[in-house]
Amino acid sequence: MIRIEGKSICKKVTMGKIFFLKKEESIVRREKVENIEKEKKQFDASVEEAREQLLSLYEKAKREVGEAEAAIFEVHTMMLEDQDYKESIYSIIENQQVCAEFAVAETSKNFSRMFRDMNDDYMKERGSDIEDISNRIIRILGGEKGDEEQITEPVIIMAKDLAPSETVQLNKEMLLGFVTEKGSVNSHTAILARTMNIPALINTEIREEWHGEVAIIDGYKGELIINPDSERIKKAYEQIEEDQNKERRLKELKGKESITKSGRKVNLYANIGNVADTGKVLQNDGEGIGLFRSEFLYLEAKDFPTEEEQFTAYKAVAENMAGKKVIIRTLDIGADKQVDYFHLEKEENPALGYRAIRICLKEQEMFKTQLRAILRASAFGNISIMFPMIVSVEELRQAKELLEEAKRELEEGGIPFKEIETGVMIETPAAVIISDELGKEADFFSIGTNDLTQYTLAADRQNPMLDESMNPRHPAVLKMIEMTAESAHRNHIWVGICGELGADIELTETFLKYGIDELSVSPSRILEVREKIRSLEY
Ligand SMILES: C=C(OP(=O)(O)O)C(=O)O
Repeated sequence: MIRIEGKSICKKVTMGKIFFLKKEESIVRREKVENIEKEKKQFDASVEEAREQLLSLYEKAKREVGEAEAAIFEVHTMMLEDQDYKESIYSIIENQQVCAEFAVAETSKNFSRMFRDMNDDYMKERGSDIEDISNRIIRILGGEKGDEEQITEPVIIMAKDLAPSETVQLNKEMLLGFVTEKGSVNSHTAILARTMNIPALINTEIREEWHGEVAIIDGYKGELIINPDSERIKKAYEQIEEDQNKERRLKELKGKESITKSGRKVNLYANIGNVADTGKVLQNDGEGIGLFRSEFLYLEAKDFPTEEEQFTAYKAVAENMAGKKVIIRTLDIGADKQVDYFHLEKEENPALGYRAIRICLKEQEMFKTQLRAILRASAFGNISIMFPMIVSVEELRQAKELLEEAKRELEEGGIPFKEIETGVMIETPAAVIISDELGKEADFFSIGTNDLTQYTLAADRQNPMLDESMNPRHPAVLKMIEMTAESAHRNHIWVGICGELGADIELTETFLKYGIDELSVSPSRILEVREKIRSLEY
């Protein structure tokens, strides 16, 4: 039995086999072949198998994250059928008398270089698609399966690091938990683990030799136990049972109000990153969606999602929530949420850099595409919008002006939409200090305590060395929340918290004292927070 410490993301216990996720590319050797026809036939067969894999990936993605996000697998299928691609591979096999794997790898290199040299962002991105499909074919030819495709039972994923985009693509049904060497407790990967309600450890030693070993993640103690002895297995089962009992107890609160003993009502909403998450919100009886991190639509895609694709996603969320409030935060890309096709320059201090509303106010056509999609979806439910990373009244005015332009464009096209509430995310000290002025021009405030903590305490939320300093309970952060609530109420608008701190039940009473009207938390935390609210006299 080996015991290793890590930083826990979610207080739960799980037990299962480790699956070590390698992310290196496979090495392809240049092997001479005699039988050219056999090699070509093998290539044809691998294309067939790749087509089947892509079809099932398309179905899975459609089920889990929606049609728009699944479309990329259709694009890959079309690329597989491209005649030039096939002819290039055939010709390398014939002329150089080499194995199919090598011919595919060479063609992939040539074609992706050609795409990347093109003077068109869309075409440049096709370079990665070519590499993607070629790697799939090479794996099939070599008899290997893709890392993820090898997972046939629920496992604990072990990896050096997981980017937010990789985490969203993991098959949730096969995921018991994950362990990574890197990461910080405030990163978006950690937030995703909490949304999915799965035990996860970061900053933990990992070893490939542990692949296949049985392990326990103890999210209470922040421990990974490899090859646990019978005593630890017994304890793990007991804790898993206790966790299940707690879940059962909390389930009794479904359908009940989030109201204190003395009758103070709090709107208890949930944070989501994609359409599929609305299922978790409804399962946990969320009263609305307080934060739809719309940038995850961009993270999951291989290219800018179109207005139609975004509209489909926002409409689906609005319809699933059947008239309950859905607050969509406009694109908050940058910092740890990087997307290749944005081609953002590498920055020294990305959290203090070109991100969120700053990008949107520069890339106005891209921003208006999103605004039109949100407005169009508003006709199908109860949608509000909020802008991230606002530091001045001018920024808010510019964003609202672009929203008005988007409305005019829709009106001209005779496309219906509703008038929607427009809110500001309060996540910088600047926004707190000018919250009285912002409050005159916004319909609500939503406090993003994750960023507010990082900017107030000058502590990078991505830096694991600063996990201790990144203390959202710091008196300066609490004071910022109180100031924001006072400004909101002076301006007769409502105020909520959508950062992770909103789920800290040790602070629920304090938030009520400050006058917080809404708490938006990970779907898995809704019932726990409701239990706390209902236990308070306040
Ligand atoms: C909700 C927030 O936004 P995100 O964590 O997505 O940056 C926050 O900063 O508190």
